[in-house]
Amino acid sequence: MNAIVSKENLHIPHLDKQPEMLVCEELRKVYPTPKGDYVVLDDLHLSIKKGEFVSIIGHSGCGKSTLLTMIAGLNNLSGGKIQVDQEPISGAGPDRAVVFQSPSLLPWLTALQNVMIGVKQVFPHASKAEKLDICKYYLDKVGLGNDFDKKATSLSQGMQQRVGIARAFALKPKILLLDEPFGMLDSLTRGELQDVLLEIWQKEKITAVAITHDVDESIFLADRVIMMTSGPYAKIGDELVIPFERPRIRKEVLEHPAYYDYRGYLMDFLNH
Ligand SMILES: Nc1ncnc2c1ncn2[C@@H]1O[C@H](COP(=O)(O)OP(=O)(O)OP(=O)(O)O)[C@@H](O)[C@H]1O
Repeated sequence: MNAIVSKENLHIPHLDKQPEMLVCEELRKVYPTPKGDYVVLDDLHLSIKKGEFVSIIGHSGCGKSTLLTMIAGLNNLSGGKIQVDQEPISGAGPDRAVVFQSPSLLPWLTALQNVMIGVKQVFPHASKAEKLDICKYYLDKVGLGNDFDKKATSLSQGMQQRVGIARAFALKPKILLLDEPFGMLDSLTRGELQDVLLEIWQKEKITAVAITHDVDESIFLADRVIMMTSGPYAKIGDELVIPFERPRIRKEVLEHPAYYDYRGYLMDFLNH
């Protein structure tokens, strides 16, 4: 194993003093199927610090989305527990905002109205002007400063996902959960949105967990890449700290002497 990716390097100095924001212990998920119970996750442990950005990679069908939806409170646990900010979760809540691959905006509403729906729920006591400010601030941050009043149907897929990102950040969650958020986008748009996401994340210092199939994306985004074993009975197989400085500039990341060591390590995991 290359020294850069040895287990001794598994701590992240700037997060050392941060508390745990997300803790999953002995997680288990069983789906009943006509052929009997299918154990997707078993005895899965995961702990993520406040302000950390973690990517999760693993083979298709290993249970990544299952894990993410369990953390989101959208999928029941069959065993184990999940704590957010030291409290056990019970169902979904605005402390965990999710960005899915498809943003599923309400087509008859504008970009701003789509963001406003959640903001109204989470900040019911804020004035109308304050709520508008929150929506506009995040839409502006994702590059839609001139598109507040465009109907969702008139937005490109990339623009719709920008709204999805603004909508999630506008809830001011403790944890941002991203399930293949850029999976449906062309590579140029994908790169642009990775930059947008990191820029806002850097500013908000929020804890983030992103599932991705793209090894390069997992490295570019994360402080730590979690590798899941293939199912059934999937768990965390390995992890890799990505110590590149932030804010990250794509060209510098790609030219970093350690980049291909990290990439090779992750590819090796996926290929075995
Ligand atoms: N509701 C369900 N009932 C039965 N089996 C399910 C259900 N949801 C998911 N599965 C199965 O559980 C396994 C894990 O699915 P999941 O979507 O979590 O994997 P994934 O790693 O996110 O896959 P992908 O990378 O392809 O999105 C798969 O074999 C899937 O077919």
